Amino acid sequence: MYPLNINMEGKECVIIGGGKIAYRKTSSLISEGAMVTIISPEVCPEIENLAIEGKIKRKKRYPLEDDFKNAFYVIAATNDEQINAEITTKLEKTKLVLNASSVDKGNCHVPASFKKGKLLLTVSTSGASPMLAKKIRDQWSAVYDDNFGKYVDFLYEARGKIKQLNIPSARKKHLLQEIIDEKYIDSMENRQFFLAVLKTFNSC
Ligand SMILES: C[C@@]1(CC(=O)O)C2=NC(=C\c3[nH]c(c(CCC(=O)O)c3CC(=O)O)Cc3[nH]c(c(CC(=O)O)c3CCC(=O)O)/C=C3\N/C(=C\2)[C@@H](CCC(=O)O)[C@]3(C)CC(=O)O)/[C@H]1CCC(=O)O
Ligand SMILES: NC(=O)c1ccc[n+]([C@@H]2O[C@H](COP(=O)([O-])OP(=O)(O)OC[C@H]3O[C@@H](n4cnc5c(N)ncnc54)[C@H](O)[C@@H]3O)[C@@H](O)[C@H]2O)c1
Repeated sequence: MYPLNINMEGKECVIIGGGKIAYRKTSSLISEGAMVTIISPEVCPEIENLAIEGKIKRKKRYPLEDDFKNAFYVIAATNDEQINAEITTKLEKTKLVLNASSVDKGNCHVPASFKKGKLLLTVSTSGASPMLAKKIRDQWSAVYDDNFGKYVDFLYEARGKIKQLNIPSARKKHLLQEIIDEKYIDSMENRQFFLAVLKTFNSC
């Protein structure tokens, strides 16, 4: 498996099945701005609510071939393994396809993930134990706290400024190395001091 972070903003996602797994996958997709359509003769109340609120489209029927035409990403999440396998086999050469009932089918998996500002941590066990992935993610979320999120924001700001400096690239690399030193994680004063020193660079 090749790890890849994908921008889902505005992407057409089709989910077949309307149970709790379809709902979990839908929630994370809509929070990333994806356009989700759920196709299932029956859907759980949570999905029904999302449809009523206009956050997703819902087709209360079995899927038809045409439903997949414009899809960027398809999730087969019915409770019928054979149906999930049929959908997967038909589409996996042309689209991103996740088969929720079989780790060996489809062409992608969703890792457990954790976001803090620009920091995105993901962990996958390749289906060995989704629960372990979740446990590791929860352990990380205790370590990478709000302060760490702010530290990553500092790195973003500092890196942008360093890239624009009119200095040799070896010197830029040295500065990029400098800011990943522990002392910037622990102290906001050190971060501010570094940014203040950077300002003096082009004027020297
Ligand atoms: C990380 C997470 C992300 C997410 O779903 O967003 C995720 N599963 C989560 C939870 C979870 N899944 C399952 C349980 C019950 C315990 C158990 O069975 O172990 C729990 C625990 C719970 O729900 O608490 C059961 C399960 N999962 C899969 C199968 C099918 C199979 O194994 O073949 C079955 C058996 C179904 C059955 O037999 O009925 C398959 C997949 N699940 C994956 C991801 C991918 C592999 C990622 C990896 O291994 O690292 C993969 C391959 C495909 C995919 O779905 O992407 C999410 C964490 C939620 C969170 O972050 O809060
Ligand atoms: N990937 C994961 O993380 C994970 C975790 C747990 C379970 N699962 C698997 O995901 C699948 C779904 O689990 P669930 O708990 O959401 O099931 P569920 O029983 O809650 O929901 C199944 C849904 O599929 C719909 N459905 C059934 N046949 C259909 C068809 N032919 N076309 C369209 N919709 C159809 C039903 O109406 C229902 O809405 C199961 O195979 C389960 O083993 C995956």
